Amino acid sequence: MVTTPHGSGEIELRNVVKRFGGTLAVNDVSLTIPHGSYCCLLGPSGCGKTTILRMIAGHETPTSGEIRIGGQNVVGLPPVRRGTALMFQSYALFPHLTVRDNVAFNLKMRGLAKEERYAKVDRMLEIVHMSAFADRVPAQLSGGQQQRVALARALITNPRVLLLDEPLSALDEFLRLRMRSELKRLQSDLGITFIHVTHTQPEAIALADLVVVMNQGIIEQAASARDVYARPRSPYVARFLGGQNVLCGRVLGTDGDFVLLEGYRGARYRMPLQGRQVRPGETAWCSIRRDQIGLHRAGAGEPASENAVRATVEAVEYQGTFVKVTLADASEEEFIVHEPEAAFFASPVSRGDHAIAYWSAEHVHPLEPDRAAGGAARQPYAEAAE
Ligand SMILES: Nc1ncnc2c1ncn2[C@@H]1O[C@H](COP(=O)(O)OP(=O)(O)OP(=O)(O)O)[C@@H](O)[C@H]1O
Repeated sequence: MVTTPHGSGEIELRNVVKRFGGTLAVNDVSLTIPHGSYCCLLGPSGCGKTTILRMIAGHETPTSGEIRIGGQNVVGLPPVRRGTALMFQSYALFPHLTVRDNVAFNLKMRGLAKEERYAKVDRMLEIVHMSAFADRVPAQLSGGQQQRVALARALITNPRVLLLDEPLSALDEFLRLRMRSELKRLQSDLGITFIHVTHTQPEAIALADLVVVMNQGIIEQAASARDVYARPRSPYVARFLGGQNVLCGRVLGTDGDFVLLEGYRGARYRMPLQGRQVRPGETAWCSIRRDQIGLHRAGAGEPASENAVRATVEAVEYQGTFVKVTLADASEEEFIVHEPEAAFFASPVSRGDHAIAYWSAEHVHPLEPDRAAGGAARQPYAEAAE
């Protein structure tokens, strides 16, 4: 660790709105990011992630709402007085300066004497494993090395919050995985708050203590990696995080702790009620993990009356430890089964084969409707519900 950062790096957004002319980029977002946590803002292009990052950094001003860092409202404060540092996607290194001078640049701007500057820079270059490259210029470095320099340059000002905009997107697959673990190591060594913008689900899952899933300027879910993956809040989150099949149906009624739904082509689904109130006729959503679905081969007879659908195999992809079987005609949307390798090869199926997909009601996860207006959750049963 170089020096102790100043103050708490807890970030709090309170009802933050950002408009660019007619575009509502951030729509009434409230969020608390605990001090010292690794937070990933995850979502597709245009959902408002970068705008949130830039507002925290002080490069954009919210149209309304408050941004607090360590309890202090920072709206109106210039970037240098916020205790944040922003690392750009492009790294933005000065091409004519050496690694050492690139990293020292901000300290020079702050008037630190040369000796003190270089002492701090050399310690920082050790932390990012770049001491051996101190006298090179950026053109003499690989993409991963340039990124380490950009990181060192951001961290040298001793921020309480490091803001990273798609930091791994310019790297090839091998380097991306390596730098991913480097970022995690740095964050836990330094103990400061990292906020990392990404549109890549595995990156967010691997890194974050807090994953914030965004859609059209709104937060769909903010929770631990395990929660957003295994317990998505809405159809949008389930689809975006992947690994799930999303089903939708019309509520027929309840049966003890379960809800009965009528779905695609009259299929019956049973899902846990989990304390929620449902009304007959309304549309309800649920998800089932791809690895919690069984597959009966052709000739297996009629599907069971609930949580089983007849389908046709559309594609088979070998994935090493499991086989990904894509089914057609199982539901309104993509329906995928991950079958363990041994089970699949004990009785393989191929494209065009008939099969029955089935699952247990205990593995059905109820979903809330999407928050974003006109979100991904279509309502095919809305008319029937009236
Ligand atoms: N300076 C600007 N002027 C006008 N519109 C803007 C400006 N910056 C962002 N927007 C708009 O605001 C919305 C959110 O943009 P933002 O860059 O925050 O999205 P993002 O989720 O970070 O996307 P990406 O992953 O592509 O960077 C988009 O519709 C974008 O076009």
